[in-house]
This record gives sequence, structure tokens and C-alpha cells, in this order.
Amino acid sequence: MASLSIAPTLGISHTFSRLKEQGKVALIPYITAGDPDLSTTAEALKVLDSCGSDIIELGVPYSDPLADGPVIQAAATRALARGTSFTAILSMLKEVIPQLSCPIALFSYYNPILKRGVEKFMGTIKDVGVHGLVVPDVPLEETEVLRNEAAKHGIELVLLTTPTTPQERMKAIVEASEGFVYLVSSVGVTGARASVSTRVQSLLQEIKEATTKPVAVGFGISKPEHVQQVSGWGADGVIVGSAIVKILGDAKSPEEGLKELKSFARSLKAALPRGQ
Ligand SMILES: O=P(O)(O)OC[C@@H](O)[C@@H](O)c1c[nH]c2ccccc12
Repeated sequence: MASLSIAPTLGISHTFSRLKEQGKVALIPYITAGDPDLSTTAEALKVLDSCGSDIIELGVPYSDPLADGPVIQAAATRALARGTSFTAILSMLKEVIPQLSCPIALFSYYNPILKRGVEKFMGTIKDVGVHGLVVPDVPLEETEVLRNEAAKHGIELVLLTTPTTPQERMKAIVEASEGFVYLVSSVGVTGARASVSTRVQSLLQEIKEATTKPVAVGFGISKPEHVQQVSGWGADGVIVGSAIVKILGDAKSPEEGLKELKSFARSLKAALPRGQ
């Protein structure tokens, strides 16, 4: 009997090319693994996937999350307090990734990667089906080993540029970034803000002059209006973290949280272009 063949999930850069052909902008939600627990994370990944997320950024909780604001820090603290380990995250992903239609970009600080050994880390995340990796605190000068190992394992390593990155350095970052370029919208830490800095529009333009790679914007995007604004400025993707993490963290129960997550994700998706 012929078995049903399921189309393999596209990688990060292919996902962007397909969206571009369709005149669409990527919705990229971020959640922290293990908050409130890993089985809720598994359900949240499925909910986000079914609500039209194009890529999901999954954060590995870390005890010293320097770039994170209070919401994501608290989520990481709760996840670690519950004993969420990297190994447990991997086994959850091994089971869930085959059920998703969108690729996963794992988000991790540099130290836990170094501790496991860069090569081993890349091998293990590849084995469970992760497509991309975002490491917020690795300086460009030190990315070489990470990039080489990522490339060997077919993992796309996403690099970040910020409003204070000097132009020459920005150019080197976009040159080295794979999958997409992560434009951090504002200086400081992650977290919802009342509005998105209008400087993002000119930053996007500068990056677009330097590369044809897709650019996704994150930091402070917390409402459908922000999503619409940033996509109107020409971003290829929008990343929403704290607003989503807060929904799951504040919910009375995991079920409530997942329900609210669904309607929030839908409202974000509806604010993006429908495409041709
Ligand atoms: O939480 P925000 O403001 O929506 O920002 C995105 C974000 O959460 C995610 O990409 C992220 C989580 N932790 C980070 C640390 C650095 C850079 C980016 C991140």
C-alpha cells in the first residue's frame, strides 16, 4: 500500500521566498519553552502553527537573559523553576515538529550552546527537526565557529542588528546572517511598548539597500496595529514575543491561555497582507 507522503516543512529562507512570491509578510511569534510547562508549550506550538504563523521562535529558558525584559525573564524563571531542561525541550520538539507545517527557529543565549559544545548542539537540534537558530548575544567576531557548524548541519543562523549598530557593522551582519536578518526595533530589552519607533522605517531602508535577504522586525511589537504598521514599512516579517508570553503567563489555566493565544494570534495574522 502506498504511504501518504507529507510535504517536508520548508526551511526559513525558503519560507520567506514563498511568502514574497505570494505578496505576504511572515508572522513570527516567540514563546518560551516550559512556561507554564512543556506540554502546554507543545500545544501552543500547534495552536500558533494552525493560526497561520510562518515561523515560530522558541526560546530556551536561561538564567541570565540579559536582553530580556521583565515578561520574558519571568517566563524563563518559571520554566527553570519547573525544571525545564534542554533535553526535555528536545524530546518535546522531536514529537511536535513533525506535526507542524511551519519551521522552528530555536532561540538560545550563547553560553548554554558553548557549554554543550557548538558541534554537538547543532547536531542535536538538527536531529529533532529545528531549521534555524537565533543567538542574541554572540558578537559578530565570534560567530564564525557557530556559523560553520550551523552550515554543516543545515541550520540557518539568524543574526541581529540594532538601531545603534554602525553601518559598516550592519553590512557585515546582514552579509553573514542566514534565513533572515533580525532588526531589533529599539534600544533596550524585549517587552511591549506603546508604539514602534518610526526609525524602523529608515533602518529597514538602509538594510534593504545592503541586502536582498528578508528582514524581520522585533522588540515591542505587541498589537495588530503595530504589525500592520511595520509590514507597511516594508518588513518581510514581524516578531511578537512578550505580548504572547504574557498571555500564557497570566492565564488562569493552560487551557485559558491557549484559547486566548489562538484569538490573539488570529488578530495578528489578520493585520498582515492577505497576498495575491
Ligand atoms: O518580546 P518582544 O518585545 O516582542 O521582542 C521579541 C522577542 O521576544 C524575541 O525575539 C526575543 C526574546 N528574547 C530576546 C532577546 C534578544 C533579542 C530577541 C529576543
